[in-house]
Amino acid sequence: MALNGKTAVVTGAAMGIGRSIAELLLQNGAKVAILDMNEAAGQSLVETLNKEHGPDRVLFLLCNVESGEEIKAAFQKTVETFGGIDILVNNAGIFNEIMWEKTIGINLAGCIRGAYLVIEHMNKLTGGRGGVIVNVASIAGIGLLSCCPVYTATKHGVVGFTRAFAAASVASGYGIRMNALCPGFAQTDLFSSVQSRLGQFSNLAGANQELIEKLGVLTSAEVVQGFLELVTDETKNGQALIVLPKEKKYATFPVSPTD
Ligand SMILES: NC(=O)C1=CN([C@@H]2O[C@H](COP(=O)(O)OP(=O)(O)OC[C@H]3O[C@@H](n4cnc5c(N)ncnc54)[C@H](O)[C@@H]3O)[C@@H](O)[C@H]2O)C=CC1
Ligand SMILES: CCCCCC(=O)/C=C/C=C\C/C=C\C/C=C\CCCC(=O)O
Repeated sequence: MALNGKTAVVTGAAMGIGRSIAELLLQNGAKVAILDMNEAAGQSLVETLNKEHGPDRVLFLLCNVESGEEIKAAFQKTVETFGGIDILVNNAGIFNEIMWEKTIGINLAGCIRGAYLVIEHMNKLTGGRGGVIVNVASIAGIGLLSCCPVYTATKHGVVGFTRAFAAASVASGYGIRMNALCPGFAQTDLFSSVQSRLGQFSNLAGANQELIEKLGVLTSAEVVQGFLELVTDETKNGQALIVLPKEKKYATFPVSPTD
């Protein structure tokens, strides 16, 4: 899939990894709707991007991914403005083991909500032109972070949802691919605020620090290396791309738990 002229929606794109994804899509010729609940950061980013890429290629929409109604309205506005949706990036996420139900509602349910609501705009069976969804998971969706069982559970959930949805879409003829991006630690606001949001297992902060030192920390720009392949390569479906400071690789899973 060539990106030039395509329309992408990126959730949680006012800052951090989502912002880097939005910028990369714009640099490659796509039109981008930035959805975020931080209005000030979102509006300010759009002003910057308008200057860099011209006034008609980027749109900010205030949207909390905890609300199906807000996501639905944002998708509708994107379709009215740009004529369709080809790419959805479910990136919005938080780290908060204290408010763990909210963490599930944004990281996992927010991703499912976005995917299920974009189907009506992409599904080839109902007149759509197909598309691709990328879910921003984490390597905590492949391995485990003992200091944050709930965050780990949400990211494992996102990877499992990605693999099952991809298979379901093929079996149903929807023409929608779905892949997961699984970065290691990245220097963003989420990463900087982890210490105060550990909750139940804050006693394990030291072990987490050791892992950070062992794995290293990515910049947002480094995280999105490899992202384009998940979007443009039509053979990639149900894949989880691991991104670490020194390597990028696709996760492998057992063919069957009973093998
Ligand atoms: N920073 C890291 O070390 C890693 C982050 N990730 C994942 O990457 C994604 C982005 O994280 P970062 O850029 O680090 O975070 P960030 O905190 O820098 O940015 C998150 C953005 O999402 C928005 N957001 C939060 N809740 C929202 C909601 N309910 N509705 C709409 N927008 C919302 C925020 O306003 C913000 O603009 C998350 O899913 C996170 O779990 C994955 C691996 C590593
Ligand atoms: C606690 C900060 C969370 C920041 C957000 C995030 O998703 C970062 C995750 C980064 C890495 C840790 C996740 C899982 C660890 C899995 C495997 C580690 C392998 C360790 C090894 O010995 O090789």
